[in-house]
Formats: sequence, structure tokens, C-alpha cells
Amino acid sequence: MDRHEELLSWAVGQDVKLNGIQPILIPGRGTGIVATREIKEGEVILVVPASVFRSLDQVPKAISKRLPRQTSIHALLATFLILDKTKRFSSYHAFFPILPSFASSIPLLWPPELHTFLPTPAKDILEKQQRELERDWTTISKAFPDMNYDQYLHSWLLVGTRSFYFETSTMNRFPHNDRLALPIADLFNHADVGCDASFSQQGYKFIADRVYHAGEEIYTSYGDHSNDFLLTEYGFVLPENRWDAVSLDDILLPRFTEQQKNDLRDKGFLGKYFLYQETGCCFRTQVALRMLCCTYEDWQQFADAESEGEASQGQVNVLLLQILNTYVEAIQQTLKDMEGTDIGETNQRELLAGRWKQIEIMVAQAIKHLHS
Ligand SMILES: C[S@@+](CC[C@H](N)C(=O)[O-])C[C@H]1O[C@@H](n2cnc3c(N)ncnc32)[C@H](O)[C@@H]1O
Repeated sequence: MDRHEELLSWAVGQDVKLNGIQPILIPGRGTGIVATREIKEGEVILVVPASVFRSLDQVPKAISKRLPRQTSIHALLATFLILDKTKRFSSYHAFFPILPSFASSIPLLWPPELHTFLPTPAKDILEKQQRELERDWTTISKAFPDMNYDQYLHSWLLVGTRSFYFETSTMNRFPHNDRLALPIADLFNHADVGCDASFSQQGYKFIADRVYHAGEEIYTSYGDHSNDFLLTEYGFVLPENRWDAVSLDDILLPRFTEQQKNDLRDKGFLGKYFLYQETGCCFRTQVALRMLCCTYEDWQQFADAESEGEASQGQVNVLLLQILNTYVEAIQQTLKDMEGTDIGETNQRELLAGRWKQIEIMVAQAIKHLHS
């Protein structure tokens, strides 16, 4: 029996119902789920009973009692995966990628010098991850002094990349993004649109979002995530991603005086300026650009939604064009600097360069759109 057949028979033994789907190895994406026959839109393709869940409620008291009440679910599950020596989940655990396989893809494991080349939104997510990992490891290593850091890091990354959002009443006191659970759904790879899961107290079901032909990979969507988010949280970028966004903060923020920053902050418009794949510049960016090229009164009226800013749109577009052209030069410089460095592994640098090329294309498309 190969590994995937073993996983399948383990799942069936746990009362998981797979209907016209199976896990297989997919080049470049590890394991994924494919259709074994033609699947109709709306068909239930997977039923996972709550008895298989690994979440807050299943963490043994022997673990949770040794930890402070505010310990994150992420930290609890990571600890549970390590200390769970029962046979029941061993076929599932055997599927987990080993720690070195995360190193090429997950920026958290890249050398810090390479982090300096990450786009700003990815850097922000990485810093949050670093803070959370440190917080969790401090708690866990105090309660379990024999635990090894690499083993914990591995388990923490497994939970971070494989768990799905799930809620029970016992989870209410935890932040939404910490209401995590495993397993099975984690065998699906991500696409910007895919099959949805429907949850109940009995478990969850996956429903086909469209027709699938035999052999076709079936995706789910981990959320409306940009490629900077996917890169940092999951270690990959999508070639086509309707939710992709490019941050303009690095090129816009340095243009403001302190006074202008204060005015923007007072109205809640300082930073988080994005260029979206589908819709172009966000409203916040339009507000910020008007701060740089309109009178204070015109800016204020636009920011307060008292004017639609049509009279100033021409000026705004000219300024945006100039800013985006400057950004393209900066992106090309980043790519050149990356070519000239041997920091990290080749595949880490290639993944990062690929992301910057996507950003360059999105900015170039916005420039083309402004010209037309
Ligand atoms: C929840 S797991 C999905 C199953 C995983 N492929 C496996 O081998 O077990 C998430 C991980 O799968 C990979 N992945 C998911 N979607 C992907 C995609 N569209 N392209 C490339 N890798 C993907 C990434 O490594 C990600 O961290």
C-alpha cells in the first residue's frame, strides 16, 4: 500500500466519507485532492465527523492543565501534536512535511538578511509570526522544559499551515484567527476560488463549487488572501490570484510631511494603501493622493465623502502615474539587488523574485490602464 492509499484507508477507518475524491501526490504542491470521477456542482464530496477533530476540546487535560489559561489554541495544538503518542492519528501524522521541507518555502525559516527583500505586507506578517512563535515557545518551554525547540517549531508550522477555522462555544474567548482545528481539510490545496466547507456540531462537509472531471485537482480557498499573505503564511504564491494586492505604502508614506501624516491619521487614512488586481487603487490611496495634489479643503471634502473628487481626478491620475513609474524603478532595483546576492537558498530567492515580478506586472498594468 502506498502512503496515499494508507492515508485513505486511515480516513475511511475514522468514518470520513470521501465521495469521488482521493488524495494523491501533485508535483510542486505535495499532497492534494483530485476527482476520481465526474463530480457535479453541489455534490457533497467529503464528510468529516466531529469525532475526528483535533481542536481545543480534544487537547488532553494533562497538557492544558500545565499551561496558562490564555495559551493560544495554536500553541496548544502544536504541543498536542508532539505529545500525542496514541496510534489513532499516526497514519495522518506520517503525512506531515518534515521541518527541512518548510525551509525553502516559509520565510520564517529564511535567513534574516533575505527578510529585508520581502514586500512590506509580507514583512509585517512575518514580524507578527515571529512575535507569536516567541510568545508560544516561551509559554510551552516553561511548562515542558524537556521539549526541543526544533520539534516545537516544526509542530507550530504544521498547525499554522494546515489548520482550518472552526468554532465551538469554548473557543469564544480566543481571537477569531486562533480558533483552529485539524484534520483532513488540510489535504486540499488552495486556489482563489474553490470548494466551500459547511460546519456543524456533527462535523463538516465539503461541497463541489462546480463540475470537476476525473483526475482534476479540487481546491478549497483558505481565504481571500493576497500573494504576500500566502507567501508568508503558507510558502507559495498563486500565478493567478483575484485577491492579490500591492502595497503602495513604501512609495507614498515618505512623501507626506509630519503635519500631513497627522491629518491623515486623524481621519483614519494613514497607511494601508493598496493597488488591487481587479479594482485598481483603493479609496484610501485616492484620499492619500489628494492630500499631495489638492487644496486642504478639497482633500477634506473627499476624505469626508462630501465630494466624489471628480474635479481633481485628472491631477490625481497624473500624480499616481508618476508614483507608479518611480515604484517600477524601485522594484527593478530590488530584483537587481537580489540577483547580486547569494543570501539564502536558490529556491528561496526564486520564490521571492517571482513575487516581485508579479508586483512589477501589477504596477505595469495599472500604469497602462492610467495611460489608456
Ligand atoms: C493545508 S496544506 C495542503 C496540503 C499539502 N499540499 C500537503 O502536502 O499536505 C497547505 C500547504 O500546501 C501547499 N499548497 C497549498 N496550496 C498550494 C498551491 N496552490 N500551490 C502550491 N502549494 C500549495 C503549501 O505548501 C501550503 O503550506
